[in-house]
Amino acid sequence: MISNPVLESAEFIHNHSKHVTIPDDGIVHGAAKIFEAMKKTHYDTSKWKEHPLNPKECNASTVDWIFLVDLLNFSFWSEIDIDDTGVPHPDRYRVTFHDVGYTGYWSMVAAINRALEEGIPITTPAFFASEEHLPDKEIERIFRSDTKEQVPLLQDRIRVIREAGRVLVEKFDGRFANVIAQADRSALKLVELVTSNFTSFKDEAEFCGRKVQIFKRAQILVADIWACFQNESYGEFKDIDEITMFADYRVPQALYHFHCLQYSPDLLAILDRGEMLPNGSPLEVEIRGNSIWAVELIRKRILELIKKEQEDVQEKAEKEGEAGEEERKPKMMTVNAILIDFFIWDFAKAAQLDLTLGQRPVKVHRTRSVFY
Ligand SMILES: Nc1nc2c(c(CN[C@H]3C=C[C@H](O)[C@@H]3O)cn2[C@@H]2O[C@H](COP(=O)(O)O)[C@@H](O)[C@H]2O)c(=O)[nH]1
Repeated sequence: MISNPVLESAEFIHNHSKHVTIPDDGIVHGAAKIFEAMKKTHYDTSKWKEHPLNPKECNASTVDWIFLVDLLNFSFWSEIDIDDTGVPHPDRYRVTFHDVGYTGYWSMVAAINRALEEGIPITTPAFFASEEHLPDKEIERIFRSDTKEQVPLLQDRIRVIREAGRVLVEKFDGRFANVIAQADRSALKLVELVTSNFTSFKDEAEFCGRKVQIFKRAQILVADIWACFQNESYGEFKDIDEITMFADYRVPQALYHFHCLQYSPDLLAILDRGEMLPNGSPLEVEIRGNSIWAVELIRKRILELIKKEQEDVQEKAEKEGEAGEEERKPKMMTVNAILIDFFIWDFAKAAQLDLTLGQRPVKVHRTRSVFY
């Protein structure tokens, strides 16, 4: 059994944090609210395909699509849109696809879908590895903006595209499906294969004298494949529940809103001023590690709520006596850190105005990094 370095790191970070804490009452109330909302919306892996920009077909080329999207799934916050209320500043980086203007994470996905519709095989590793077939200038054109703000970290995006393409061609016969095959249906093994073969996924830091693993993009890559294929085919994993929340800059903002994270006055002042936090700095690691640990505590709390609910149904049925064995077994809802994370992220995007200007306003932390 492979141990999960990310969960161990998150607990270590939590136990050594000075500016970020996790209020117990916040977890109890936050878990109840999130659990109720997930039940009401029947939040499960089928939601993944509902996003207009996510593929509806799930096959080998979808695996390549997900790999490229999660290879580039980092750093979309805008230097121009400092209020970040969710009502985009007109000048912030934006990509229009099928007459809809997308900003943030979805702008990158829209640019990839636009290129595919223009007949550019941008998700094919042998193609995006090659400067001859795909010059840097062409990558720049693919991620062109409707506005004067360019996509953040464009040169880094070009660099990670080349590195990933080259590794896939040289070591995995040009297909990410071959990396999945080597993982033998283990999500943790796949995270380990990705972070050890592709440096841009090796998202770790030095904290209080030891190395800590966060692995945000490697884990969301596995999670998106699992969600798209609904635990079948390329997406079948026997240990998927070992995957943790993805430590980005949007979910911590929502966790603070749910009172599941508490920040020191100094940290709040830094966030309010929009000060940059360097990737790997103690404050940034405390935010990311405690976000992972808070979702772990929420997950455990929700599993307790599910168990309690089942016991109540069981007791009621026994009292009434008429329900047969089948009726008594309530529909078991899958809850893991992935679905809790996806739910919180979707909630954060829908409620962004409230998160930035509501009762407990807090801005996202501003770190430029290829890791998230
Ligand atoms: N923790 C977590 N972080 C996530 C996602 C996603 C997109 N996943 C959805 C897509 C398909 C599935 O349905 C998922 O719901 C993007 N990000 C991160 O957010 C940031 C972008 O924020 P903004 O600038 O506001 O767009 C950036 O760090 C990006 O890496 C997630 O799900 N969880």
